[in-house]
Formats: sequence, C-alpha cells, structure tokens
Amino acid sequence: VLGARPTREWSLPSFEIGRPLGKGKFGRVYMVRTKCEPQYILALKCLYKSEIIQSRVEKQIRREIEIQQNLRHPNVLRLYGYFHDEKRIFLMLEFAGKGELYKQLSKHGSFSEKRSSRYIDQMADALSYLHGKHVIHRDIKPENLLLGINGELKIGDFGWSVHAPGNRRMTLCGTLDYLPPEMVEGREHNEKVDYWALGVLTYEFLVGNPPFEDRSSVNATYRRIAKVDLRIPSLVSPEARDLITQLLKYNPEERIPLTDVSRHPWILKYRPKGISRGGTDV
Ligand SMILES: CC(=O)N[C@H]1CCN(c2c(Cl)cnc3[nH]c(-c4cn(C)nc4C)nc23)C1
Repeated sequence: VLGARPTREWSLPSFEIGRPLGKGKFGRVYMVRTKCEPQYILALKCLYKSEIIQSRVEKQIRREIEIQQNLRHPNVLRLYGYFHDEKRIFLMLEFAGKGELYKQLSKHGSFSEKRSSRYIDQMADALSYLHGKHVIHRDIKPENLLLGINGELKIGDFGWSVHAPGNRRMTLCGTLDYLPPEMVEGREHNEKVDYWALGVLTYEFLVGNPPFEDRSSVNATYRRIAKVDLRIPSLVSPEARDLITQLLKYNPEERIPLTDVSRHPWILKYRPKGISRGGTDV
C-alpha cells in the first residue's frame, strides 16, 4: 500500500482523523485517511511518550516497531512507518476492515469447527513466517488478532514479541491463560511458546474459554498450566482434539511442529479447494 519505506516524511497534518477504533495499553488507535492522493485508510496508533517512559517499556516499543516494520505477510498486520511529535509517537498501521476478532468470539460465544480451522491454518502460516525470521510473538491471544475485509486473520499487537530465544523477566500484566509451563515457571523459552499458545487458541475458538482458565485465582490457573490439566469437552471433534493435545505438551520439544499443523487432517479438511486468499467466509 504505502510502499516499502516511505521516502517522504509523515506527520500528523498528513492525515484526516476519523473515528477512534479502540485503545491499546499506551494510547488510542484512530481510523485515518491520508489527505493527499492516493487516499489511503490506515489505523493510526498514538502512544504517549510520558506513559512509555513511566512504564519503562521504551525498549519494548522500539523492538515492537523494529520487528513489525520488517514483516510482510498477509496474516500479519503491516506497520508502514512511524513518526513522533514532542509528546507522542504515531504508528501507521494497516487498517483491518472487520475489526477485533475477540469481539466476534464473545458475540458468538465460540466458533464453528470450519471457522476455527481456517483461523488456525492462517495462524500457523503467520507463525511459520515469524519463526523463519527468528521472531517469537509470545502474546498470541484473541485480543491481539484482527480481521481483514475478507475475513482473513491478522496478527496485530507485537508489543511482547522478541528475537528468539528469550527469557526476559516479563511483568505479567495480561492474562496468564496463554502462557506455557516454561514461561509460567520463568524458565528459558523459545519459539515453541507460540506452539503452546496456538493450542490454547484452538481450544478457546472451539469451546469459548481458554483450557486452563480458573477464575478462582491466578495461582489456580498457574497450577493447571504447570500440570497441563487439560479437559477437552466432547463437543470438540476427534480431529480437533488430536491437534490440541499435540500442541499442549508440557515438553516444548514434543509439541507438533507448525509444518505438521498445516497438514493436519483437521486443517486439510476445511482448507478452501479454490484459490481464495485464505479468508474465512463468516
Ligand atoms: C491494542 C489495539 O491496538 N487494539 C485495537 C484497537 C483498534 N485497532 C485496530 C488496528 Cl491496530 C488496525 N485495524 C483496525 N480495524 C479496527 C476495527 C474495524 N472495525 C470495523 N472495528 C474496529 C475496531 N480496529 C483496528 C487495534
């Protein structure tokens, strides 16, 4: 859309500001349009420097920008560029026409086997691409996923991604539900943490809640993850059950590799025969 690296300098006056799309941790996201021809629609993410410095996440934001700017994949939200003024940093992000996936998930409760399978197929594609560039996402969950205009899945937030392998102590601000045992136990971890998260995501799409959720306490969730206390309801098909159990292995080395996910029976069963661009007819 906006070419590899915009030769021109972007600034706030380059855009007509539209409606707010939502808010991230450190600021808001607005739908905007470039003033000059050709007019592009973008999502402009505004981050406040003061908040970034206060929360001591400057390095993380720099990493997010550096990582996402170099990624080009149909299931990864593009970061076209960024600019800043004295108070704020602005990220020029691809606009995902069908919005946040978690809103669809909470609206429907859970997704059909076909819709879930199509999403997981696209996630496996995107994760293979990221791992090929030695990027671990580390924060795969419905809240970080967006939907393009044709229903195709887009991984959005790269706030927690690192270059593999990582074992940085992370202030656990988000949900623990997606963390694998090795991260819950603060041990060294590698890109196989995303395999575990893919298994959690598959379960949550089909069942409507994450597998180790225990609303009684954070520690209860910790314990269930560390024990891999996995109970898959009978509503889940045997093929989906097989894939989930092959991803949710305590030992990272035993988790089914992404190449095998892409050719798993539950994935092949629903893959479009024609040349459709991997979208999910919703
Ligand atoms: C943490 C974070 O950035 N979360 C969200 C806010 C909106 N944002 C979007 C981003 Cl970053 C990109 N594209 C979006 N499209 C939408 C959206 C579209 N519809 C119809 N409704 C919405 C909402 N939102 C975005 C990411």
